[in-house]
Formats: sequence, structure tokens, C-alpha cells
Amino acid sequence: MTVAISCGEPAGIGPEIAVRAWEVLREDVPMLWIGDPTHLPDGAKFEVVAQPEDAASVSRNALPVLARDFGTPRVPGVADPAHAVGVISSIQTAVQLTMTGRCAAMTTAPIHKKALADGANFSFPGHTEFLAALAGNQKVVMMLASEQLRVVPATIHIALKDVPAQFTPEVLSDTVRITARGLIQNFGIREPRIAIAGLNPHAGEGGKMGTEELQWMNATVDALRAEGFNLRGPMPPDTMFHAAARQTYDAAICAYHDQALIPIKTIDFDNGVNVTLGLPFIRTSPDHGTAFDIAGTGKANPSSMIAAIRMAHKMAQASHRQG
Ligand SMILES: NC(=O)C1=CN([C@@H]2O[C@H](COP(=O)(O)OP(=O)(O)OC[C@H]3O[C@@H](n4cnc5c(N)ncnc54)[C@H](O)[C@@H]3O)[C@@H](O)[C@H]2O)C=CC1
Ligand SMILES: NCC(=O)COP(=O)(O)O
Repeated sequence: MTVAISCGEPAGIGPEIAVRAWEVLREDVPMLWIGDPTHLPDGAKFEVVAQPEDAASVSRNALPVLARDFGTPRVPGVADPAHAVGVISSIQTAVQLTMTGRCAAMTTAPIHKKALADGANFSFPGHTEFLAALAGNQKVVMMLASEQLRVVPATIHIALKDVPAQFTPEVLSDTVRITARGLIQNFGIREPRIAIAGLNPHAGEGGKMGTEELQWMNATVDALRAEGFNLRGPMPPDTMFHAAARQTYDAAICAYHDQALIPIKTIDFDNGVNVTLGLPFIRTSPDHGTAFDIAGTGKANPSSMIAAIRMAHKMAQASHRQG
């Protein structure tokens, strides 16, 4: 049940939180870090393995590393476009190992999208879309999950001005279906309750503050209810995340990135996990980014990385039990 860990942006906090996570999880979760070992922090206890299968026996004593030579050293806080090909290849290797069953799941360390675009013409907005493509253009959704809240942005890394055109009945319907399936399969929730945020303030206030709720959202939600989904909404986005409201649903589907990610990063930045639902393999990630401002200082909190690796491992165990 080895969890493959892609290195992420070497100039960010990825290498150091991977080592810190290994120190905490070494007895419980076999892991395999894929990257350039010279990018690991000084003093890190690691061992280069020849093949992924060797990770399980090494992991208790040292962080197993599937070594790749990126050619140049890591300068914390300063992304080097020369690393872009290696960073992408680390993700591809993790996917390949997970899809072929040589690893049980994968956790990705944060990437810097612009560095990958500058260094390797990486055209994807993030891991989510890249992984969907690697898996054969699967329809996937991004969920951020913690003990206190699960959120799903129906549209992801697009400009706010583009949201109304790209948030469509089909996108909302697919998002509900994939989210419900993920809650059942990956989170063991038999009858998921899903809340849907309105696009507009006060969910449109009867058409006074926007009309998408009246034009199509209500009808789409009704049609999905008729398919058997337990849905609430469209709900006023500003009042659906307080503590009592959060008890009434298992996941909230939001119209756009910040509507979903602001509440969870405010409530539980340290323990949020990003999980891609709809892939034919398990992928999790910490909820934060590369944190260039603190990279190499020892200040990075590994909690979200630890939660992400734990969640990937737990999901792999559950999926193994389900056969
Ligand atoms: N899964 C991924 O690959 C993700 C990548 N990113 C990328 O990261 C880059 C930087 O994004 P930002 O918006 O600045 O967000 P960020 O999460 O990197 O940093 C925001 C603030 O939180 C702090 N912070 C983040 N993680 C921390 C940790 N583990 N411990 C202590 N403090 C922490 C940082 O020091 C900074 O002050 C961008 O290129 C973005 O695209 C962002 C989110 C996820
Ligand atoms: N804001 C979330 C984020 O940037 C992570 O995206 P992804 O790389 O997991 O697709």
C-alpha cells in the first residue's frame, strides 16, 4: 500500500514537507518520493531505491526515493524553469505507478503553474486537469476536504468573468454525480447530502441580484433530485458555511474556485486535503501552494501534507477491501 509522492516545485516547500510527513508517518504508511534527492533538505534521511516495490521495506528507516536528476540545485523561493520537465515527469511517473498498481495511491506536492508553463509549455491550469488528461480525459472534480467541511468548485482555475458562461447545467449535473459517487466510494457516506451554492448574492434574491438561479439552476437541481440525489439549494453562499449550516450537508458544491476554497482554507487551512474525484486512481494533495516566502526556512507546517498522505492511504485500503 505504498503512496507515491511527486516532488512538486523544488523551490517551494514540497521537499521539506515530504520529509516531515515521512518522519510522522513512517510506521504507518509506506511512501515513495519521486524527485531529485539533491533537492531534499540537508540532513534528510532518505534512501534511493531501484524500483517502487523496494519502498515498503525501506520506508520505516528512511524516505524511499525514486531518483531523478534535474540537473541543477534547488534555490528555495526561486523557481528554476529548468526543473519544469522533471517536475512534470515526477507527476507522470506517480500516475503510471498508481494506474498500474505498483503504488496504491498518489499524493502530489504543490506545483508552480507558471514555472511549468515557462519551462515546459505546460498548458494545464493545475494537476486536476493534467491528471484527467493522463487518465484518458476523464470527467473529474476537485474536492477540498477536512473534518469540518468538504467543498467542490464546479469551475476551477478560470477568471471570474468567465464563470457564468462556463458554469452550465451540464457542468453542475456532472459535478453532482461525480461528487455523490466519490462521497459513497471514497468517504463511506451511504446517502450523501449535497448543498449547492447559488451563483449570485443571496442566491439571486428572486431575480433581483442575478438570474441564473431562476433561469436554470433551480430546474437543474430539481432534475437531479428526480434522479435520486439528496440536494439542498441553490443556497445563499454567504450563509451556508457557518457551523450549524455545515451540519446539514456532507459536501458543498460551489460555482467557482474562491466560493469553495475561501471557506475551507479559512476554517481549516492546516488540515485541508485536495482530492480529485472521478479518476481511475487515488490522488490527494495538501490544500496549500508552494509557499515560496517560507521555503527553506523550516517554518512550513507539514499537517496538510500529512493529512493528504493519510487520506490517500486510507482510501487505498478501503478500495482494496471493496475489491
Ligand atoms: N496543489 C498545488 O499544486 C497548488 C499549487 N498552488 C500554487 O502555489 C503557488 C503559490 O500560491 P499562493 O496563493 O501564494 O498560496 P500558498 O498556499 O503557497 O501560500 C499562501 C500563504 O500561506 C503560507 N503557507 C502555505 N502553506 C504553508 C504551510 N504548509 N505552512 C505554513 N505556511 C504556509 C505561505 O507562506 C503564504 O504566506 C501558486 O503558483 C499556486 O498556483 C497553490 C495551491 C495548490
Ligand atoms: N487552488 C487549488 C490548486 O491550485 C490546486 O490545483 P490542482 O493542482 O490540484 O489542480
